[in-house]
Amino acid sequence: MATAPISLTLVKAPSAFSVPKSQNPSKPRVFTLRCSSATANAAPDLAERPWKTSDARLVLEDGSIWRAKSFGASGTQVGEVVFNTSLTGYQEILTDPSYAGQFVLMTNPHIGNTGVNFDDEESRQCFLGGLVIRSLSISTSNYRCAETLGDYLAERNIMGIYDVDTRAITRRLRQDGSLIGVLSTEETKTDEELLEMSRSWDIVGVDLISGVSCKTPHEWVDKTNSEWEFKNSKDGEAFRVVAYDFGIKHNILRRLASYGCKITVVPSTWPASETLKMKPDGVLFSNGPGDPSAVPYAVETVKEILGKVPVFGICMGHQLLGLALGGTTFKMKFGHHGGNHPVRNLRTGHVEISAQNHNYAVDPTSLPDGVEVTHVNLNDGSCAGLAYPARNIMSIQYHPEASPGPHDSDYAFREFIELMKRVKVNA
Ligand SMILES: NC(=O)CC[C@H](N)C(=O)O
Repeated sequence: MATAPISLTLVKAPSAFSVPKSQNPSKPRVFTLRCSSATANAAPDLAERPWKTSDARLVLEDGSIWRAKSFGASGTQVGEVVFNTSLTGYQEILTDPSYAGQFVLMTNPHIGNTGVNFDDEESRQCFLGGLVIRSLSISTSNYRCAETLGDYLAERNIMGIYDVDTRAITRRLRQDGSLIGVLSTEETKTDEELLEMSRSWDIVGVDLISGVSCKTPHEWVDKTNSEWEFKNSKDGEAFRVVAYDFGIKHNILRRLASYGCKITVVPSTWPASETLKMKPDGVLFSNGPGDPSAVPYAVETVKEILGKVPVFGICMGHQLLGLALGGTTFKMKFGHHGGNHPVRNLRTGHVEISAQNHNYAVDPTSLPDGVEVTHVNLNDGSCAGLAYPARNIMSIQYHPEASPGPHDSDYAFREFIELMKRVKVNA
């Protein structure tokens, strides 16, 4: 039977912006992207429709309910919803361990068109809570493609939803701040139950690092391929680096290896004394999920290492350094997630476009004298980099390894090499 042409009708979307989070309406409100028949008397029998109908809900803690279609795994999952403004690179985003406990909503509406491949994994598994997208590509085409995004998520037991108004949700997150949500494909659960679940869960103060870190130390040798050589000068000398895995992205390790480092990756709980016994030329504190103030054991480790060998902190590593130096961190309204964040390097005056993924930031006014703010995020003026030259410390709040994202900040790895070299020469 021929199917009637359809038109997309946005239902109630404008009013979606007018319910502030603070009102917490007790009565859930439903928003949906509805397919309606263009010719009133030619609506096909529901059972014969060739397209999938809504079978999932995203219930946000502010009482809004977003009807959607599911792909990947089914079930019920709670998490914090954050929006990511990268145009592509969804596989690297899905495998970035820093997204543990979060649902990633992609603002780019068209996702899945290049499938997934064997090369773009940034960690051993997907740790995020789920994926929220506007439109799931109906075809997959790329020379590296090994399988579809839907199959990939299903195999890894990760929930995804599509045909949801990602623009309306993003505007809500921008206006009201990050929101906890529950994704569910279970019809037996009522809206009220899911709302209650979202309101009784929190991500603040939770140690998410221990769930993503490796369990035993291991050597890392894999490098990035020749396309990644950006004419950054390199030494023939190999520096020994201990890399703390708070949820480390593989491309951080690949870039360090490409710069000639001999790397030992250690778990988040690896004692500082053991690290110092290994006599490294430098220590890297990696990115990682969640609230930096919820992992005091990691701050203690950082404190014990500071000043003894050169250190480089990336994202969570930068935040832990800020805390170890006596500063404080705070939760941002909706954080920075995407591959298009302008950062000014205050030492050179250059602006770099950076890849970012964080919800917390270091308060620069809380830091002791001698600590220098080296980078500033130009979107909101937040602290994006620190240095404490007297103690051979450098850190950035964003991602020099990109993956996905622009490569402007790759020079940070070279600066770490130069720092290790200076200290070694003067030892
Ligand atoms: N990418 C990261 O290391 C994230 C750091 C921290 N979990 C935050 O959200 O701010």
